[in-house]
Order: sequence, then C-alpha cells, then structure tokens
Amino acid sequence: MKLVRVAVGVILQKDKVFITLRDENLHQGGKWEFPGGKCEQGETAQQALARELHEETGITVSASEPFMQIEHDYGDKAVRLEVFLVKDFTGEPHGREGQQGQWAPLTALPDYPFPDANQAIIEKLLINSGSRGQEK
Ligand SMILES: Nc1nc2c([nH]c(=O)n2[C@H]2C[C@H](O)[C@@H](COP(=O)(O)OP(=O)(O)OP(=O)(O)O)O2)c(=O)[nH]1
Ligand SMILES: [Mg+2]
Repeated sequence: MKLVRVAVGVILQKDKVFITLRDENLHQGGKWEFPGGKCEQGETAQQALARELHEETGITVSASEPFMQIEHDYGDKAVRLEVFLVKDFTGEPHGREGQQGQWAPLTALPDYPFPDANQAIIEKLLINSGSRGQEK
C-alpha cells in the first residue's frame, strides 16, 4: 500500500499542547489530532508543516524540531507521520477551518481519543515531560 507522508505539529506552550478535532467525514474522523496534513509533491516535511499549521490553525511557525517518525497501517490507509515539536510561533492557534481546538495539558492527552498512530507520540511526550520535571 502507498505510504502517505504526513507532517504533524505538536504545538507546545509550557505544559500544554494545542489539539484539534478531526471532522467526522475525514479519515480517522471524530478523533483529536495534532494539526498537520499531507506533504505535497516536492515539499519537505518541514515546509508542509509550516503550510498546514498556517492553514489549519493560523499560526506562523518560527522554530520546530523533528521529534519522531511513525509508520502506521490503518488497513484502509497507511501513513508515515513526520512529527515535529513546534517550540516557537507567532499568532494564537485556533481552529481556522471551523474545527474545534483547545489547549490540553500534556498529562491529559491520554484522556482524549486520538488515532492509533498517535499513542507512541503521546507516550514519548509524557516521558520527556517527566524527565524535564526531574531536572534541577
Ligand atoms: N494531521 C494529523 N493527521 C494524523 C494524525 N494522526 C494520524 O494518524 N493522522 C492521519 C490521518 C490522515 O489519514 C492523515 C492526515 O491527513 P489530513 O486529513 O490531516 O491531511 P490534510 O490536512 O492534507 O487534508 P486534506 O487536504 O486531504 O483535506 O494522517 C495527527 O495527529 N494529525
Ligand atoms: Mg490536516
């Protein structure tokens, strides 16, 4: 099956992450997501990230770093999520395409329904925040 490249942004502010609700009609609809979308032909993942985050949340990304990559086969579709931490941006993220959006505390992420591929992202975010918390 063709692997669809998707750029995904974990928009961080202190210990909160901005998440949006996927429309019911979309693939994996009705679940929460980290904003992002498919890479266009000839586009790097970081370029796709900046474009998608602007389209979907209105922000302009000024600093992002690769966090992890996940390949997942949903049966009807196989994706490779290229996940970035968005550490600096201008503008206030909102559901610019009419979708619900909210700032969720990192520790509350396990309480939201996300697509299966996201579980690994959430685990790594929680591990990272735990180790940051233990630093002096
Ligand atoms: N954006 C996003 N997509 C995710 C996440 N987790 C996950 O499995 N996906 C999957 C669902 C979709 O199959 C694919 C992303 O597609 P998308 O619908 O966001 O793509 P897009 O923004 O380019 O939308 P469109 O132009 O096709 O309408 O990746 C996630 O956290 N964020
Ligand atoms: Mg999208």
